[in-house]
Amino acid sequence: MARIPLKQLLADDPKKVLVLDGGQGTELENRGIKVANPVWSTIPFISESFWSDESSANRKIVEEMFNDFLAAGAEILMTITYQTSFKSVSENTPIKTLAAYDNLLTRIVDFSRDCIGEEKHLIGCIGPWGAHVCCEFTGDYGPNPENIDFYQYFKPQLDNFNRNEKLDLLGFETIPNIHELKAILSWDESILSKPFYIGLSVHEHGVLRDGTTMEGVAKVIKDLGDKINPNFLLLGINCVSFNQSPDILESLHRALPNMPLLAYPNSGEVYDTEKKIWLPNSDKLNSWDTVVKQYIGSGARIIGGCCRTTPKDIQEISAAVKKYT
Ligand code: MET
Ligand SMILES: [Zn+2]
Repeated sequence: MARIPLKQLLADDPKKVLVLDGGQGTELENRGIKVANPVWSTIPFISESFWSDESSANRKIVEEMFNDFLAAGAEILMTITYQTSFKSVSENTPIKTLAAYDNLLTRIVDFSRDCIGEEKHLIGCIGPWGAHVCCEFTGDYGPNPENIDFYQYFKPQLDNFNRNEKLDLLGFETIPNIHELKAILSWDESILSKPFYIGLSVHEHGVLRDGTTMEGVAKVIKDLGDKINPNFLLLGINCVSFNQSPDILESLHRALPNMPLLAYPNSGEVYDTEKKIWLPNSDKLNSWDTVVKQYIGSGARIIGGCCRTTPKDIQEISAAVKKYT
């Protein structure tokens, strides 16, 4: 059965809310893959044995993770390519040429599609520029962020993903800086030829990590008017604090009432960078049931989880989505 294009699916049924999968990098870590390295969750795909040995331990772990997210109710899933930019891969792994990089991405997308089957939608996940220097949670892109050549950074990954028919949507995730947002939104259909979304990295006080308000974000989009790329399908937030996420999404909704939104917060645990451990969310004010209900009230069309969320979280999200749609 052919998949309904997402743009059509969302337009045909204004009540439809899709359940996304959870935090893949941290879930692979939970399952024993050592992701602490410069290409993070890309690491299992770098070793040739992942591809040559169908019973390799890491391959089993990734397959089981996808299976568990599917069983939990995920309807749209992501490729594990957050830290798989050409720059990250070519500087930190034996994969050095554009041709070898292209082959890597194609293999990952083929494998992900095989894991989830033909009926579910697949997102080509693209981490922010900041991911390669670990500043997606500070938004500090140096003294001249307006001079960064974002297109050059993303181009090799976009060239592959744009032409890959196994992908239904491109997802720019955890975007913390207004100059990066402006750059992505300035690209027309020749650069972004597939439907795409942008997930913002937002501080718990409700501003983009670089300090831009949600009104400031909205202004960038409003100023583009009808020059906006028609492939820009959804805007939203990801890897933001669980507790604050409903308020943040609501403020985005107030600033852009007609924009379809998406939300996938982290678990609310906090990473202690010195001890290198996750500290519990001691202040978990809400349940997924309450959070999902508020997201839907604020115009969310895709809802899932980011870092440290597991198939159990996706199960709770899925139940809440069924209840409130
Ligand atoms: N999709 C990514 C992942 O969970 C998002 C990471 S946010 C730092 O692997
Ligand atoms: Zn995350």
